Amino acid sequence: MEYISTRGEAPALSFRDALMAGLARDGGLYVPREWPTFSKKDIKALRGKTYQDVAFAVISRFVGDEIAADKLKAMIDEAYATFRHPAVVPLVQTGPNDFVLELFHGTTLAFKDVAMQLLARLMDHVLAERGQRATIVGATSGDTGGAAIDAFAGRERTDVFILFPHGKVSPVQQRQMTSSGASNVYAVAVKGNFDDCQNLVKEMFNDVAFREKVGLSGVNSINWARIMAQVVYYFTSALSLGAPDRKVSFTVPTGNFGDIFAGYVAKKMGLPIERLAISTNDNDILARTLKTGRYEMKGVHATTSPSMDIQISSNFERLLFEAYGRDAGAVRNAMASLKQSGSFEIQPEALKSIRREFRAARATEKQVAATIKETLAETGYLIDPHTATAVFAAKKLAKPGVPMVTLSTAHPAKFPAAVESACGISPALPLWLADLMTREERFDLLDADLKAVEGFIGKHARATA
Ligand SMILES: Cc1ncc(COP(=O)(O)O)c(C=O)c1O
Ligand SMILES: N[C@@H](CCOP(=O)(O)O)C(=O)O
Repeated sequence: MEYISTRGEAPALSFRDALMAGLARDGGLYVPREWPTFSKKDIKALRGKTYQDVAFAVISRFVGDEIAADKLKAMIDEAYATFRHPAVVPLVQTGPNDFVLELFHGTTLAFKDVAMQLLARLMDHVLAERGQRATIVGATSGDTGGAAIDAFAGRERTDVFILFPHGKVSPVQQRQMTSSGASNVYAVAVKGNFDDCQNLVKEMFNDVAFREKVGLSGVNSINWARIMAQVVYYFTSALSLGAPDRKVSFTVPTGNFGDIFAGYVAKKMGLPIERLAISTNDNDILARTLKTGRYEMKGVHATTSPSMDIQISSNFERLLFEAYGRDAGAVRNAMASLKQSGSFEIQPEALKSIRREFRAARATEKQVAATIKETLAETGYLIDPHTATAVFAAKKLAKPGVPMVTLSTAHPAKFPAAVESACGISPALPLWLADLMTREERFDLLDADLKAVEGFIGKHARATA
């Protein structure tokens, strides 16, 4: 399988090289040259299989023969053995046709663990094979950082630098990032918001000399392998609801567009998905874009779902590439306009094709709180604010008669203050994390300045690229 850049000006790469590259050298994102497909018969053959077996069936289509099957299987088994639920991502029924897909049973209580635990093992494998080290950088609005730090802490071939917006993540999220105690981990609080952190990461990738000097690699969903691993749970949940004989819809709390793009990929691969619904919080750039055809940044608001406080939704670029019939020139123009003016227009045909695949709804802060309260009262089920945006949107966007799976992307105990203020219950951390908030913190505070961040990383990174 070959991977090509959405901007068309970087060399095509193998799976292993795309995995280690993260962002393409032209600033674009890698996607497979063609989508692997599953026939109805192939999908039926996955019925009754474990999460790990389905993961192998899906992921091996993207990896090809670049990693031996027994090695890939072993990495998948190890990655999902870290989850605290035997089903890995259990599906819970909350209404006649309403389901919640619990993606938070991993080590850091958010859906990021699903991809990150595998990504760390895949990268380790490739680095060991090549006898190299890498410097991993990531930007986080709260969850990616904790998951990356947990997955990479103590690994011999990587140093990990996670940039998070100072004062804008929940106390639990911050402590997960700052208390690992691992000597290869650096949690960096940036004086800015998530978009500043993400821009710094992208600028580091575009600084070729720096990129090469430190052997830069990325773990945000700009890295194709993150999306690949997230495709799996669309398959497992749809299979448990009768796929491929029955269509299923999904609602996804959306920020960087990685998770819902994985659903789009599952559909491209042949999974019969009826609707893909985007939910946003007050940072509703995606909902506005679908409505108006204009992607327009308007500044970030702090909300009770901080992980979705994002304006530059990186993976939307992958969708644009598809919507424009893989015209990399059109993507380059859109991205240049975004950089220059903070906005771009989507051409009518591309917009039509996006609207065919996606719907979107925004949940205001009031609606998020009310949804947490109502869901608890009506079903006895406690949800976190990110999931609440999706439960709210699912009610608006479900197609009657079609099962709606709402992705629950974080455990409510990651956001106890918001949950308590909405419904009066302060969710406790699981026992195995009970001492988290008393663990010692270590982090550095830096300006949102490329030179400052590169200087810090350059001083600590031990890569040999
Ligand atoms: C809890 C939670 N929900 C939803 C999202 C949004 O997911 P994505 O960025 O893949 O759209 C994030 C962050 O990415 C998150 O941490
Ligand atoms: N919400 C994310 C933001 C980064 O998203 P990613 O999926 O691109 O890593 C977070 O929690 O950090």
